[in-house]
Amino acid sequence: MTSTQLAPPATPTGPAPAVLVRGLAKSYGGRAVLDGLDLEVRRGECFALLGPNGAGKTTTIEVLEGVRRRDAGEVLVLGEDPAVAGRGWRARVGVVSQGEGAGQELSVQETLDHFAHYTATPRPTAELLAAVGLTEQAGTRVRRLSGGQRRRLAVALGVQGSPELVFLDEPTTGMDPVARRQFWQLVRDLRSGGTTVLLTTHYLDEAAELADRVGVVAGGRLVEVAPPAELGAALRRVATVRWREDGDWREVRSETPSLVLRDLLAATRNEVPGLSVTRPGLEDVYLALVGATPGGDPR
Ligand SMILES: Nc1ncnc2c1ncn2[C@@H]1O[C@H](COP(=O)(O)OP(=O)(O)OP(=O)(O)O)[C@@H](O)[C@H]1O
Repeated sequence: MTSTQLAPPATPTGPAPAVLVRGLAKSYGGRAVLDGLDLEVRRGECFALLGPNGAGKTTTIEVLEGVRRRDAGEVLVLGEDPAVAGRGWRARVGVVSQGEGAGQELSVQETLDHFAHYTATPRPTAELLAAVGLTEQAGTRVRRLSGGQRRRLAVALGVQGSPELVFLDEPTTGMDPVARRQFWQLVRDLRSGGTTVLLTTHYLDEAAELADRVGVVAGGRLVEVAPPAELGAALRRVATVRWREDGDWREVRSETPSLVLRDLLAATRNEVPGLSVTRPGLEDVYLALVGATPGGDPR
């Protein structure tokens, strides 16, 4: 592993980034998963990592958490190299991983109280229970919780020490739609309280809803970073004009759809059957960025 040589954080434009990664590389059994990944997460932002299964999102997060060794690259998290950072650093970082927690026989409240002993300044258990919507389950044994409720408990444990930075690895997997929205509010509350959030998700609506910026991981690198509405700006410029003509669908892609419409209306002189003008949404852009073919035509 290379030593960390990144310049200390200060930048002329603002505070040091919460996460700074340059050239991160990681292989498993000779197979490269990360191959020169660069990433910067600003203080106070919510950043979402997107990418297909196996793209290396969890590996990246684990390196940043200091629980996975990297092969190469420079990494600073809250100004320190997680591979060598000590307990003081660890207390500033919250982790919500994909794995199941231990202590299945303890109740939810007992679990939170137990882990509070390992936290310098734990948030009050009642406050945490309310924040993650588990107040009614306070006395329930962990093994009796549903999958979504376990995720909420994991989130409560991750933010128990009021960390400056929270890693959330696929936090809402297994949650029902109501729980997901409650969780989104929790993330918004964290962020508005000044916590930096780095999350991975497969839900594009979640990324669009929560993230200030999203980064797409593909081919071992971050292939694009942008606010959700601006991701794939070049792709979004091209609109598709579609209509029916002599019983068949016709389609024209253009950066100037108004001109296409003008010609079409002049030629038809009537209502154009089935006329629509669409631009790619986040899902289309994402699929193009990761090199996948969009699914069947829903129209
Ligand atoms: N400990 C390990 N040993 C060997 N291979 C591993 C190990 N951990 C992960 N991998 C492999 O590395 C690749 C990246 O895995 P990773 O979990 O980082 O991807 P991901 O983007 O988080 O995927 P997902 O979206 O499915 O959670 C996968 O092919 C995975 O099988």
